[in-house]
Amino acid sequence: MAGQVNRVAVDTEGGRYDVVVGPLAPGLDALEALIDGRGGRIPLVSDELVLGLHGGAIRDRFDVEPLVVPRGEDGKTFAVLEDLLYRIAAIDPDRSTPIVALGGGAVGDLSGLAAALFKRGCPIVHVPTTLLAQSDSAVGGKTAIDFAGQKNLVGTFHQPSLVIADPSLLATLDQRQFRSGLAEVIKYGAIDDAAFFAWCESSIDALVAGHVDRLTDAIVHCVTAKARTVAGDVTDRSGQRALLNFGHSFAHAIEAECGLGEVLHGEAVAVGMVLALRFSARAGQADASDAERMVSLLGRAGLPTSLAAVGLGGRGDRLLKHMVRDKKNERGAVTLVLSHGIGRAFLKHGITSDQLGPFLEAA
Ligand SMILES: NC(=O)c1ccc[n+]([C@@H]2O[C@H](COP(=O)([O-])OP(=O)(O)OC[C@H]3O[C@@H](n4cnc5c(N)ncnc54)[C@H](O)[C@@H]3O)[C@@H](O)[C@H]2O)c1
Ligand SMILES: O=C(O)C(=O)C[C@@H](O)[C@H](O)[C@H](O)COP(=O)(O)O
Ligand SMILES: [Zn+2]
Repeated sequence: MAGQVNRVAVDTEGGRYDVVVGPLAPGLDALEALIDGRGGRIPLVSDELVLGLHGGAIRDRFDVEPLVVPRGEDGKTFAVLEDLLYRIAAIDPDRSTPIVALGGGAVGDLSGLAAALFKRGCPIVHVPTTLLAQSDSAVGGKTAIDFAGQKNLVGTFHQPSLVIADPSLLATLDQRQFRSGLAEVIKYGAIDDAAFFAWCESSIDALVAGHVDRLTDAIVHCVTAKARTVAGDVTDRSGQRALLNFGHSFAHAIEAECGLGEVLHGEAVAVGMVLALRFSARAGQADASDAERMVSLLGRAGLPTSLAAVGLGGRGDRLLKHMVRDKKNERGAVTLVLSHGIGRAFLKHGITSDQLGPFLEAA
């Protein structure tokens, strides 16, 4: 509920951290407790827009040094990472001083990687400001930059010490970015929670309208689901965490083919989830109606649902060259998250280019 503080505990190999969902002030109290009187300036990584809009509450209360990085995917590069590390080194925080990341998933992924590397690992605190980051990316400890034209090719697992998610910050987000986040929210229903998918269907108009109570409920639900999934497979090895990649093999290929940053991550995930359900139906694993149900919900969320809608109409064949390089792949074959229907995703290894290629060409 809006106005109420929700705390979700995330258990990992390195210990437990809290995701505080609700008004900013209690989250900042938790940050103060974490800092525990440590002297020295705290690096605050953000982009210019977000720092201007939402940096005030943190700057007023803490001794921070703002470190501005480029907006969006442009910030997830080696050059930006190197420059950021130089600027953190100039502040010279000690190893127990947290770096604070204020922004969307791109700022979070970049800052998390910088924190993992600096002095071989210092704490990272995420203050996510997009729906996507509050419901998904700030939790779970995946950090990354893009490399060699591939999404998230270089990164680490580095769990945050604290996540502070205030849904009221989403009011300043532009519609396209906001809707992009809805794709990852809907993903949590598609993976293993048909009841949550149905809740999304009945709540989508309120979510699109930015109703803070409903957004808070959605974020708490997604974070709780992510915490549960990540806890059993923190470093993405057993196949459990891989389910969070539903739609992502297609999505990352779409992002790479269109030019990283051109199509938003959530937009690509939306198309990717439809393709995953259609491929599942073609493989006899799901009913065709599940893909149509997904198309309908994503459409109501204002998200693209076809390759044509992201400028790749008739170009599905080009996605294969990216998909054969996906990080989940093994033994020269493609691994995909497929589905037996809404809420019933599963991991499938050993998919050949002969199976995937004709599907993509026809998509
Ligand atoms: N680590 C993970 O588990 C994980 C999960 C999902 C996605 N990701 C990554 O996250 C990135 C996408 O993140 P994103 O969707 O948050 O977008 P983003 O971080 O790429 O960009 C967000 C944009 O919105 C602006 N913005 C942010 N908050 C705002 C606010 N409150 N008001 C106004 N403008 C605001 C920013 O200036 C920026 O231009 C991708 O790189 C994706 O790969 C990572
Ligand atoms: O946390 C995870 O695990 C996820 O897969 C969440 C995804 O939404 C996210 O886009 C993640 O960054 C993808 O990771 P990658 O390993 O496929 O690069
Ligand atoms: Zn994602």
